[in-house]
Amino acid sequence: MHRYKPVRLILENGMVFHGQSFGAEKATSGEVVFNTAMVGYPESLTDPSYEGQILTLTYPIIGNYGVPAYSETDGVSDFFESCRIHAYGLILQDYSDEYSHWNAVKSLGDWLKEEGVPGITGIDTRLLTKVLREKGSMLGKIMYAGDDEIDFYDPETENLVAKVSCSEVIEYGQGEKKVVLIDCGAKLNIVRELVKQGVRLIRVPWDYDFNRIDYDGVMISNGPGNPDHCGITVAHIREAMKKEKPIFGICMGNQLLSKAAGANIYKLKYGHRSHNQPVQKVGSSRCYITSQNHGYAVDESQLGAEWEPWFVNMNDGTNEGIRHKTKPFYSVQFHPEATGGPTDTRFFFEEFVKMI
Ligand SMILES: NC(=O)CC[C@H](N)C(=O)O
Repeated sequence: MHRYKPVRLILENGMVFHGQSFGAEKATSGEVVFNTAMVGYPESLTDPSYEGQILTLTYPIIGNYGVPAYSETDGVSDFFESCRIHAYGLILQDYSDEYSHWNAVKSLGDWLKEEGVPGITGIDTRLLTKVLREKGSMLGKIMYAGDDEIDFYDPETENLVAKVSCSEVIEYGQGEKKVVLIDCGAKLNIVRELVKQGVRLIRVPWDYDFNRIDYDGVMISNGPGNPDHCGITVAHIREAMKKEKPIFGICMGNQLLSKAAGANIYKLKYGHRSHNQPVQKVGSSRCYITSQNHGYAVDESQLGAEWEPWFVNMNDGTNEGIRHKTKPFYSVQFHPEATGGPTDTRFFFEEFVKMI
């Protein structure tokens, strides 16, 4: 049995949770959010959309299948959603240092230490989650005894997309159809899924003027933080809409396409982060179980007249996607690329590429 150093999670409302440190011993701060998925910590931690956030996993036993080695195929990581951990900290109830999995080479604690990310175990994550559900997502800080006091860091104040997007154009695949991927912090499974469909993918920085590329379709990725920081991307999407070539957006991509379509974005009380979010296709009784990770939502009342809601969340009625009534522009708030989570809506990639 390991002995871990005591560490505290301090919430903005003054609540203090005492736990033990199993990751890097480094004070940090960010927005505290919770995800109710049972598995998928390697994927969630490396999902760039968690930049600036301290992630609480409500499933109690975490770490028991370890962490894979870093490997790549054609320039794309095989098992992670980006090349580093983006979450600023990890909060667990019961960390398993012992692990067993065919693909594991290290423990979750060792990986967090390598990447300089703190991890806390022994927290009453049920209580923490109840507090976040009642009061809404809150800022928090992780501090060790003897640490100098640090300020609460609010990720809202920064353009996190600029921090996590690629800095230059990167190409993948060799197909005839050319798809631009606007990288707002793209999960790599979007790249894998599109390359699998046989397209030539051109991944561009979030603020790149991609309209000068002669493309066949545009994919707008997921990404961290408040979408209102991405005015330049919205302007480029509006420009792209004039060409009438297919545009598809995922999560942040749904928010940016919706902004280009006239809608506003608002912050949800505590967001949707899980692998079992039910979404209904508007105008049908069809429900899909989806993987989600977002804190903001589209206010569809402001959508332009030529647009319509496409999916709706069956838990709280919030918007889960929009589409243009006549042109091939559409987007979803959930994650068809999954990783982690259900792959039920993976067919969207096939349909998007067929449409091009
Ligand atoms: N996964 C995402 O793309 C998240 C989008 C946005 N940052 C939100 O939290 O709503």
